[in-house]
Amino acid sequence: MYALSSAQMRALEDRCAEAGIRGFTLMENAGRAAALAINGTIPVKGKKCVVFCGSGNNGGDGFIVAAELKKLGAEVQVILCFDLPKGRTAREAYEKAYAAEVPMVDLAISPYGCELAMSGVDIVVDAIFGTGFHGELPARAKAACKMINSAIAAVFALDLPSGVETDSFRSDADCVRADFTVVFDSLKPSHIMPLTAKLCGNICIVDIGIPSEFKENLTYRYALVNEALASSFLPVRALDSNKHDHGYLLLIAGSRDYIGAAVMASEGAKRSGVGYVCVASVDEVCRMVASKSPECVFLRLDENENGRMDLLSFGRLQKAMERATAICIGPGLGIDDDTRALFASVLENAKCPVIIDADGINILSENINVLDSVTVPVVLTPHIGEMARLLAVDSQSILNDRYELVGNFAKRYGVTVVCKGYRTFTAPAAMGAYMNTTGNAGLAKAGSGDLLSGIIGALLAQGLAPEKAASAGVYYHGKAADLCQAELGQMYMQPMDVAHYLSKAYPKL
Ligand SMILES: NC(=O)C1=CN([C@@H]2O[C@H](COP(=O)(O)OP(=O)(O)OC[C@H]3O[C@@H](n4cnc5c(N)ncnc54)[C@H](O)[C@@H]3O)[C@@H](O)[C@H]2O)[C@@H](O)CC1
Ligand SMILES: [K+]
Repeated sequence: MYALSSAQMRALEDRCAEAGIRGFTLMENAGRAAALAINGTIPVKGKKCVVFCGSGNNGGDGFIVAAELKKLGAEVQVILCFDLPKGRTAREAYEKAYAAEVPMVDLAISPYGCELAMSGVDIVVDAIFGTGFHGELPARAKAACKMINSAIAAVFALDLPSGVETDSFRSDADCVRADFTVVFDSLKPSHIMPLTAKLCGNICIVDIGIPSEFKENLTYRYALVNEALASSFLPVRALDSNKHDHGYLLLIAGSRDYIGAAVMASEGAKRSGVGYVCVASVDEVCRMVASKSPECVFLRLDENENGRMDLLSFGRLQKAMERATAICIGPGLGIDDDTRALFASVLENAKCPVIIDADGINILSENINVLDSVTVPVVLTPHIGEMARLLAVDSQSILNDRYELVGNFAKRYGVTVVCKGYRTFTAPAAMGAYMNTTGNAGLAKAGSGDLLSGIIGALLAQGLAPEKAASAGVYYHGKAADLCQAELGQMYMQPMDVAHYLSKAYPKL
């Protein structure tokens, strides 16, 4: 499922106009569909409903909703938050509500009348601002939003809660907090972005009569990754295939202090369809992985005095690198001069896609410009703290603006970035972004990231494009965690348990 930006929605409206579909027809369709959605949620007959209308087209939708709710037997009043609409389409909608004798009270002229309208209200409809909103709410809209948020009533927002921007994470502090949002035609980015998604409540998408073929050639910016999309990205396993057809993942991971990271990454990888998992690490790590995953093959590297891989043994990696169809580097690697040099050398010599995780990201953040000379596809999997280090900003800035910051970073360096956290977000090097829908707080434990990097590495090794490997990997990792949570609970579950549930998460081929 994809989300459309405000500009794309405007372009669709223009396309409809060119095809002879009037703006008012779309508005009527939107208003009617919204009234039906409201009535389907809470039967409105005999209920007291108040519709807050702005002066733009979202307000226009509100006037139609008011007239329709009245037809359905509700006791409806409109609160005019601004002047009467100036645009022709919304004006026509206002006239329709006026002709239907919906009582209207003006917030500026009669605040007391508005309070009276709100007393004992059952259903509030927010039609102050929709996709046209940006910046901060003007004072009168703030007053209206406060009335809406303090009402003991079900709040239905039309298209978006007023005060929430369409294309960014941003919202005014006094924006409407809706119980339900009736979305017109398509999700917008803010419906799926974590901070603003919370303000929308339950979402109901309604058809407003925009022909679906108008959307076929759109360059989508945001994709909501669901089962249909994620499964469409997965590799196909031919009936007559053999292990060589399913890729060779070289996993460069682990050190004396971080033995488990390689165990979890290899577990994620071997459970995700790849033909070979080759673990390159120090002896103790190889032994531990072998005891848990006898399926893996190993490349034992010398250990330096810190218990990390010794650069001198790098020559032995070269052969495995030649054979690899993807390399995963970073989990449990540790940071010292040897691992720094090893990391640089892998990036320089890789001939296949590389996924960089954990300490790999930390090493990278010491000199991010090395990415400029990398010619193979790269996937980075930072959590918020690592992303902050990569961008040299604080974590709060990432939380506030992760879509723009991460998206720009991905484009600037030509890499795919998986920014991990609630609703993990994948920004490809090219256009677009993938918002994940699975996962839960049971994943907020050491080792979950290692498991994920193994999964994504395995998918990359099977030839998936970086953004597909990343977004499908994130989706199935989260889905496995959701299935695991349902049986084991968030407190108890561990990353290795999650790996076990990949069995139920992946589609049965
Ligand atoms: N795009 C479409 O195809 C359709 C859109 N419709 C409705 O139209 C809405 C968009 O309508 P509009 O573009 O008229 O915009 P809105 O109704 O969301 O906002 C009205 C106007 O407020 C102004 N504004 C924005 N930020 C402001 C701020 N911080 N302070 C003060 N004023 C501010 C803008 O000039 C904007 O045009 C959609 O959300 C939807 O509800 C529907 O009628 C059906 C069809
Ligand atoms: K609204």
